Amino acid sequence: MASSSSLSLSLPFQFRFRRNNTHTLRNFTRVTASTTDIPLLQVNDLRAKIVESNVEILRGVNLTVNRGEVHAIMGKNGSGKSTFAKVLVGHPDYEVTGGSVVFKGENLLEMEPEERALEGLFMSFQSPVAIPGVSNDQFLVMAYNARRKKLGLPELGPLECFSYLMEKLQLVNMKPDFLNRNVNEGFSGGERKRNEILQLAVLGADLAILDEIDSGLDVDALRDVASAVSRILTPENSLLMITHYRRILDLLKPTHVHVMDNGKIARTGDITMVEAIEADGYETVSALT
Ligand SMILES: Nc1ncnc2c1ncn2[C@@H]1O[C@H](COP(=O)(O)OP(=O)(O)OP(=O)(O)O)[C@@H](O)[C@H]1O
Repeated sequence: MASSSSLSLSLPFQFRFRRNNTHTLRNFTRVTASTTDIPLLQVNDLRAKIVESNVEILRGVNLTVNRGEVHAIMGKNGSGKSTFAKVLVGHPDYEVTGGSVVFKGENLLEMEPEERALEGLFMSFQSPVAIPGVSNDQFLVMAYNARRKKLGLPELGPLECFSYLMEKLQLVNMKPDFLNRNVNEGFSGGERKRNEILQLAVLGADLAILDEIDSGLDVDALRDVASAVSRILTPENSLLMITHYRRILDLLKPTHVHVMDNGKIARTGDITMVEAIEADGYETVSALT
């Protein structure tokens, strides 16, 4: 069993809850006219550098995400896509040097990483980390109940939690054994990706950021992951996915496709822009106005 301090260290980036779609978490939704009338996420001229080296990576990102939208960010290797996602969740490797990010009407940049998660920002990382000594079910139950506690709801007992987790396991087509195994320990690359979506399904999110969730997935796993994500999506939450591949876009049908280049969103279009990217490459597409 991990100590509480080692567990809490991993929590800010693992703890990403928020209300949801099909189960009790539906009660967490407090959508009002005022929250639906404003963008879910509004990023203006966001600039950020790497703390250690002072190198600026984000050079003025602008992005608006409304509830119910599915956004895809594509772009050359090293263009800043993952950095953007990590800055949004408050990763300590980066320092924001300019611009603003408003999430659900609040200044996201003033929140600690864990608060961002509690507010409903979920991120799955390209390479999800293992948490030795903590089983998947312990982790999920703790996170789920912490979320309920934050919202003033009673904790679920073991039996209720078990049936809730089983329902979510089925959604991502994972075997119950995965609940007893330590978080991501010994998981294959594809199993880690599925496990990320299991966390999303259990915890819910207003905005889910999936960084290359499709990389390393076989065709069946990709279909399972896309199917689970599409069932988690509702008109009241949103998805921001980073990908290099068209196949997940065909399954999740983004409403907006962005090309990131040199730390900025250089171009925005719809799914048809992907054909131009495949035919002409990022540089040509980024240069078009
Ligand atoms: N913590 C860090 N330390 C050093 N360099 C970093 C760090 N984070 C990002 N970078 C650098 O910033 C640039 C952007 O990286 P980032 O991971 O955001 O790119 P990306 O667009 O997601 O690329 P890919 O498509 O290859 O995943 C790269 O040159 C990368 O090496």
